[in-house]
Amino acid sequence: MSVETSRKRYYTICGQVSCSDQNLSFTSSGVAWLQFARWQGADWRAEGPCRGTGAWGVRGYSRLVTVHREQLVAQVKNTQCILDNLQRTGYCCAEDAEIILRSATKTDQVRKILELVQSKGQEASEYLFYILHEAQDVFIDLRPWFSTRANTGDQHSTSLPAKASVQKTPVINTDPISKYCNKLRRELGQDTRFIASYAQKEEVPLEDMYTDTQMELLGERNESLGLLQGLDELLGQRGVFNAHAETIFITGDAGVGKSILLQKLQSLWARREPLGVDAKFFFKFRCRMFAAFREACEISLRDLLFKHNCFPDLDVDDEVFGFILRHPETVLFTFDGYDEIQAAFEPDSVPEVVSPEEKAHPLMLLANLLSGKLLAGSRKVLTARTGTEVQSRVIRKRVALRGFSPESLRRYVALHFQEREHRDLVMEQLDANPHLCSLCSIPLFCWIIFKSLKHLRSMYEGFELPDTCVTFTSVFLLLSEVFLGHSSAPRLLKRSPRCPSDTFRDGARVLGGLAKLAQLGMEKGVFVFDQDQVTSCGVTEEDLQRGFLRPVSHYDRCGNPAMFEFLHVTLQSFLAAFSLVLDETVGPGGILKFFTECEHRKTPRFQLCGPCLGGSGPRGKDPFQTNEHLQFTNLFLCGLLSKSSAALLESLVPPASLRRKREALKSYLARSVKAHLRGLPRHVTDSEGSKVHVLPNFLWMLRCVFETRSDSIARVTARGISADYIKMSYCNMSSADCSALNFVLHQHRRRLGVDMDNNNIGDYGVKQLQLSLSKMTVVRLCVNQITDSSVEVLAEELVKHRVVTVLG
Ligand SMILES: Nc1ncnc2c1ncn2[C@@H]1O[C@H](COP(=O)(O)OP(=O)(O)OP(=O)(O)O)[C@@H](O)[C@H]1O
Repeated sequence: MSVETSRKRYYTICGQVSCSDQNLSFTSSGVAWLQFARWQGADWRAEGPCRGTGAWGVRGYSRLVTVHREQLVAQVKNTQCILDNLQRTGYCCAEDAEIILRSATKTDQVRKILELVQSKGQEASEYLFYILHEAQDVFIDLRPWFSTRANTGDQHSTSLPAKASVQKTPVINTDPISKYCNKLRRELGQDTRFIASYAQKEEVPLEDMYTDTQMELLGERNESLGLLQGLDELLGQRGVFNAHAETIFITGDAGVGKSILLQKLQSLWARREPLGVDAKFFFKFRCRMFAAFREACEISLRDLLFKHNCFPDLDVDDEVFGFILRHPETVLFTFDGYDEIQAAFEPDSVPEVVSPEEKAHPLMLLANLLSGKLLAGSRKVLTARTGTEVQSRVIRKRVALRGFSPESLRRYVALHFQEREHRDLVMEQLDANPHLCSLCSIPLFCWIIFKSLKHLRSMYEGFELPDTCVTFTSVFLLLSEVFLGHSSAPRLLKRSPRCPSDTFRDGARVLGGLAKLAQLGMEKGVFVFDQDQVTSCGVTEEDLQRGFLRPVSHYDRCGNPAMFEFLHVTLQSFLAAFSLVLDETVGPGGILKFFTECEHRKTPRFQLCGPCLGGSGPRGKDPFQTNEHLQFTNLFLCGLLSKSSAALLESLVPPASLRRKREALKSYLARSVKAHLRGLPRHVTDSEGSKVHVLPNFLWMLRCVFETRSDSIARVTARGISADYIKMSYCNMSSADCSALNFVLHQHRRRLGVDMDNNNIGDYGVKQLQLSLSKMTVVRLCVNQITDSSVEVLAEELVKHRVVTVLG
C-alpha cells in the first residue's frame, strides 16, 4: 500500500481527523504507527488532549499499558531513551527520571515508567507507545508485537481521534546501542575512505578508483554458477548451497581485490547504502590479527569486538553487548585473509567456545565464530587466496573473484589516465599485448603497472612499457624503481635517458634494509613489524616515506607503538627474494631455503582451532605445494636470477656471486621439475593415449619456469610432460598462466591434447595460447569466461593448422 493511499484511507476511517494534511509528515514508519494506533483506538473514547493532566483514566493507551504490562516489562530493555524523550516533552521532570533510574533492576525501572505515564494520562501513555514504535532500533524486541497489533488492527479499527500533537513531537534516539551503531558507521566510514595500500602521501579515495571486478558464483563442488551481477547479490540468497552455514567464502588470487571488495562493502554499510542484507553492526577484522596474539593470550568475545574493533562509549549497563547476544542476526563480520593464518589451524582436537563470556585464544574465537558455534546466526564473510581450503559444512556459499573484465579494465584505465592522449596510448599498448592485459586484469598488478608508467613517464621523456614479455618480477622491479626514485625535491627537468641501474645503486642501502626486514618476516611468517624490528634492519624514518612500507592502523588501541607492514604481501615476497640475491652471506644453497621450506610440512603454531576449518589434508614433500607468500618469493627469485635481470643486478651484486646463485637455482629447478612431473598421476586410455592430470601447484612450477626465461629449463619441463594428453581442469589457471604454458609448450616436440576446462583463462589467455594451438590435438576450454572474440581467434587458428580433432 502506498503512503498516499494509506494516508487517504486513514482519513476515511478516521472521520474526525482534525489536523491538516500538511501538518503530518507520513513516513513508512508513520503509516505503520497509524495502523497500530488504529488498532488500539477501538477502545479510546477521547475527550480532548490535555498534556500531563492525568484526565484520561484507564482507557485507550492507558488501558493498553495495563493490558500489556507484562510484555512491556519483559521486552523494554532501554529506559534511558524513554526517560530522555518523556523529559524533553514535559511528561516527566528530572526528579521523576532520577527516582526511576535509582531502581536497581531494569524491569523495576520499566514498571515505574509505566506507572508514571499512566498517572500522566492518555497522551503520555500514547507518547510512550510512540517512542517505543519510532525508536525501532532501540526496542527491536517489540517489533513483532507492533506488527501483530497493526495487522489485527484492520479488523478492529473504528474511529480514532487525531493525535497529531503526539506525532509532531519527534522521538530522539538516545540509547547506547544506536549511538554505538552510529560510532561504528562513522569509524568504518573513515577507515574505508581511502584505498589502504597506497602510500600515505598519495591517498586515493576508494570511490574515485573502485572499479567492479568479476565475481563468479561457485557451487558446492566449485562448479561455476555464473557471474554475480552486483554487490547486493554477494550477501543475498543466490547460490546458497548450505542454508545451515553462515559463512560466505570469497577466494581469489593475490591482488585480485578481495580486501578492496570488503572495503567497498564496509563503505556502503557506513553510508547506509543497500547491501542486500539488514545489518545493524559491522565488524571488520583481518585474519592476521588473530595469529598475532601470544599463544597464552586469552580474550573474550566482548574484548574482541570492543577492544579490538570499536568501543561502546557510555554503555554502563552493557546494553550493546546484551543486544548483540540477543540479536546475533543483526551482526555482520568480515574476516580478510584466512590464508595467512591457515597454517595456525590444526583440524583436530579443538576445544569449543560456545559461551560469549568464556575467554579463549583469539584464533579459537575466530574458528568458533566462523562455524556458528559462537554468536550463532551472525553473518560472516571470509576471504582467502585461491586454493585455501575450508570445509564445506561451514560454507554457506562460495564466490571466486576473477579480476577486471575487459570493460572494467577500460574503465580503470580511464580513471587512471584522465588525459585523452595518455589514455589512448595506454589502451593501444594494452590492445597490442594480451600478456600485459592478463597481468592488468589483476587489479594489484594493474595498479603497479599504471603507477610506474605514470611516474616514469613524468620523469623520463618518452618512457614506454617494454614491448617484450613483462614478467611478475619486471613489474615489481618497476615499482621498486619508482619508490627508490622518490625524492623529496621535485625534479624540474625530465632526466634523460632513464637508467634503472643508477636508481638501484643509489638506493642500495634502502633496498638492502627493507629486503632484510622482508626476509626476516618471511622466515618467521611475520607480516607486521614493530618499530624496533624496522630500525634493527637499518630502515630509517625517511625510508618509511618511500612507499614500500605503510603504517598499520587499528591493531592496537591501547597506546602501543606504531606497527608497519609492506604495501602488499607480494611486495614483501619480492623483497625477501631480493635479500637472498643481495646478501653475500647467503650461499648458493641458502637461496633455496623457501623452496625447501615448501617441501616440508609446517608445524602449526596453535594446535587448537577449527574442527570446522582446516581440511587442507596432509601436505606432501612437493616444493610447489600451496604456501603462496613463499611461492611468490620463489617465483621472484627465479625472475631476479634470470638473464634478463642480470644487467640490473650486477650493479648491486658481484657477478660471480650472481652466477653461482643462478646455477644453483637452475640445477635445483631442473631436478625438482623432473621429480614433480614424475609424481603426477597418469593413466592410459585407448582413445587418448597416456593422460596426465596435473594438480594446481603445477601452475607454480610453470610460473617459476616462465620467470627464469630460460629455454633450457623450459625444455626440461617440456620433456617431462611425456604424456599425450594433459589435463589442467580446475587448476585455477588465469590468463597470465597461458603465457607460461605457451613458453613451455614452445619447447615441446610432439603434439598433445590439452584440457583447460573450468579455469579463468578468458579472452586474453586464448590470445596468448594462439602460438601453441598448432601443437594441440585436443583443446578444451569450457567454463573459462570466454567470449565471441576468442571464438574468432580459435576458428582462425584451427582452420590454419588443422590438427585439432576435439574442441571443447
Ligand atoms: N575493485 C578494485 N578497483 C580498483 N582497484 C582495485 C580493486 N581491487 C583491487 N584494487 C587495487 O589492487 C590492490 C590490491 O588489492 P587487494 O589488497 O584487495 O587484493 P587481495 O585480493 O586482497 O590480495 P591478497 O590476497 O594478496 O591480500 C589495491 O590496493 C588496489 O590498488
